[in-house]
Amino acid sequence: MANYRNKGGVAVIELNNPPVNALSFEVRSGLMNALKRAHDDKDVKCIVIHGKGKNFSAGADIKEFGGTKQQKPWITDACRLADESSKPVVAAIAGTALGGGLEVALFCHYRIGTPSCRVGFPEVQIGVLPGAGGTQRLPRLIGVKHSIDMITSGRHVMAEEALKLGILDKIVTDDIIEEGIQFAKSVVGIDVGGRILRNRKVEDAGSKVFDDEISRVKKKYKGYIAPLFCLKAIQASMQLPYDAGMEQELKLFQQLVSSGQAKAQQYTFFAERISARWQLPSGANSQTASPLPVKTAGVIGAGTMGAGIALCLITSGIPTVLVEQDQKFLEKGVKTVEGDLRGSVALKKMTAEQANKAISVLKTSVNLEDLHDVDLVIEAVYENLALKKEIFAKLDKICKSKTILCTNTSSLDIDTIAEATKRRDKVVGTHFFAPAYIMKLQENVYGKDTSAETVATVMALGKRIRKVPVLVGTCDSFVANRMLHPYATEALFLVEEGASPYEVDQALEDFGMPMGMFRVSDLSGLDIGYKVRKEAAKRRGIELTSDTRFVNGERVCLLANVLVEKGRLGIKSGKGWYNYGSPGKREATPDPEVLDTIEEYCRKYDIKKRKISSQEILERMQLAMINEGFKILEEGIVSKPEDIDIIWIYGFGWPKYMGGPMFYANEMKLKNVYRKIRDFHQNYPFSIHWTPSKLLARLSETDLPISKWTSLINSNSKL
Ligand SMILES: CCCCCCCCCCCCC[C@H](O)CC(=O)SCCNC(=O)CCNC(=O)[C@H](O)C(C)(C)COP(=O)(O)OP(=O)(O)OC[C@H]1O[C@@H](n2cnc3c(N)ncnc32)[C@H](O)[C@@H]1OP(=O)(O)O
Ligand SMILES: NC(=O)c1ccc[n+]([C@@H]2O[C@H](COP(=O)([O-])OP(=O)(O)OC[C@H]3O[C@@H](n4cnc5c(N)ncnc54)[C@H](O)[C@@H]3O)[C@@H](O)[C@H]2O)c1
Repeated sequence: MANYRNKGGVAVIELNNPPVNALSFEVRSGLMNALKRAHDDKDVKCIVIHGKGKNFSAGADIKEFGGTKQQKPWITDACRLADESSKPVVAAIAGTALGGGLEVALFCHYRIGTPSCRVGFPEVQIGVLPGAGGTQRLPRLIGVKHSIDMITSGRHVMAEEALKLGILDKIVTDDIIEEGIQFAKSVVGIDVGGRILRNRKVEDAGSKVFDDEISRVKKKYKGYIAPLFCLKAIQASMQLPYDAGMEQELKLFQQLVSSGQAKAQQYTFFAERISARWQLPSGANSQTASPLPVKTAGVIGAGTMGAGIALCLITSGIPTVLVEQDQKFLEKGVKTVEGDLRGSVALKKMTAEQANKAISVLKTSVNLEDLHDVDLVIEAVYENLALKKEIFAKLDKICKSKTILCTNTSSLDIDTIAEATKRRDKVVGTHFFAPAYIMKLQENVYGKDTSAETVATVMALGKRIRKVPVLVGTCDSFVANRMLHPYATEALFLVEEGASPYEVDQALEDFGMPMGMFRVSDLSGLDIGYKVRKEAAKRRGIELTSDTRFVNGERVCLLANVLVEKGRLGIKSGKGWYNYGSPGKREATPDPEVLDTIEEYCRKYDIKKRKISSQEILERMQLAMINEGFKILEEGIVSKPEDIDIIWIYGFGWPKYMGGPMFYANEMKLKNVYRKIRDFHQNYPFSIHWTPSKLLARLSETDLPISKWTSLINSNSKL
């Protein structure tokens, strides 16, 4: 709703729908009525609109887009009177004015804001466009070029920049409502005509600008349709009179809002928030547990991951001690940190001043004792259980009793590592993804004794360092890599059976993955997987050779080992599944030598090759991984499907416009997913990953949407 009061001739209208004042039906109706009341009241000389609490408004209520139609009045109907009023209307912005919230403000004649306020049109991120005049009014205020930037990126613009652009008329430092009232009073009597945006003309930026922007947007936001629709709408502001432009914007909005991409992106928006609400098997949860303060941190190991993790901490202002085993490794790690900071400055992702500030909070050491006073330590040494246990036992003695001890292990058992200490409640996995400074996912892994306070601390830390933290239970390889295993295994089987690695990658990239499986393997280094496979086999008393085709009755494909043994380690050696010309180069070209190697391998084992369609490639890789996802849910390793989707989106770049693998399965209908998995199980009986998940079988008998799966899991703990 919207509250109304008359304060000495100033109508003060409050958008009231905390926490973010989303423009629900009640708020739109309330705003419309309040503006009418202010318009009709002869005592009212000017009008101020503000938001209740910390925010002006986060825009349309996204939940309403899920229905079949949005009830009138729409934002445009609600705001028409602001536009037409001869009494000055002022938007007083604190917190955020986003999407429809900014559109409301653009219907006002003036906009003032606090120094910390933010404005923006983030609609592209939820698969739509500003549909209440944003694409027609913003170009009339700040021009086409800046409007394209803001609307196609969805970025938030801070107060200072908003003032420079002309979106804000003034930045005010006192109470925003009082400032709004004073500002409104000061403009009474000044003709508002020139302030009404619909009356302004958009400068003709020419059609070339749009041709160039289409190419840029197609490249930068590959696969996303909303940014392209935004460009069409902005172009209409230039080509059409205001009313016709508004009609065109609405038409484009309606097409987008009913698209599959919008549905998936909006699911992702809420999934991220659902996933942030964690729960432990004990019942302790994000509502009941409080994090411990993390004022200082330590990182052990300055290799690929440790250097990146330290970078995340120091760029978030957390003083960090980086510890290595010797000076040589330490210097190498510090060089990486400094190089990455320089790179970020060069790419204008931060200023030189910010980079200097970050480096100033980094301390280095070759002595674990220097971690005695930190609040939290993240260990990122080699993936070796004995070494990790040794380090945790030492840390337990060195660190304060409250210090939380985290491990970045990608596969080892958290409980076994915790056993090396006398503070098992304070041991937790914080699994970052490479490159740690770039990838957003932080897969936090709790062990059987990890306390809720410890979990709350690492979840809060994740948010603070701008990651997306997701909580999972401990199991072999945790969630992300456990699901990756059947996905990658199927890719290799497909290659054995006749698809080329390049066809596999093409199918995945056409689907929207940022990189195909084989390109990713080359990037990580084929030797890493080689070592992991050899060591895992050794632990199980098995000797792997490139001739191994079955392990304990299960089909395996060790083609990657064959490549490693030929010196093809990936990007680092200049060749892997692809040819890169020389070591370290990134441009991947298909390599006939690899195809010959595959031919030879298939001949050796008498494997009949066949033509494999891109549909089969996608189905086999994705369904194998989705089936594993249901097993993970069934075992309670994660508590909700949204966790898995967020892991894939932020850990592996699954396209948001496809909503994550579990959402994708939901869209395919679970009865179809289950039927296909059963068929694959029949056709490929030697692959344990095709054994259908019992939870999937149960869910496929129901018609429950993804939002209701958890209720079935909870009500049927014995599946
Ligand atoms: C259906 C057929 C239609 C037919 C056509 C009809 C035409 C009608 C014309 C409509 C025109 C609409 C035009 C308008 O341009 C469209 C929009 O405005 S879309 C919305 C754009 N805004 C956003 O995308 C902002 C989203 N929010 C955020 O980015 C963040 O929430 C924030 C505002 C930066 C605040 O961040 P935080 O402080 O971290 O808080 P949370 O994110 O945790 O949020 C708190 C709480 O609020 C919920 N929430 C936030 N924003 C919205 C929202 N816009 N709608 C609904 N709910 C919102 C969020 O989910 C949290 O709740 P929880 O999930 O935890 O319960
Ligand atoms: N590389 C990845 O893609 C990736 C992704 C996620 C998780 N991980 C995990 O992160 C951890 C580190 O992996 P990485 O790839 O960064 O390894 P790395 O080999 O690049 O770095 C490990 C570093 O640890 C240092 N180190 C070894 N023993 C030490 C000790 N006693 N004291 C201090 N430093 C010591 C080494 O000198 C080395 O610099 C592993 O557990 C790995 O499984 C790796």
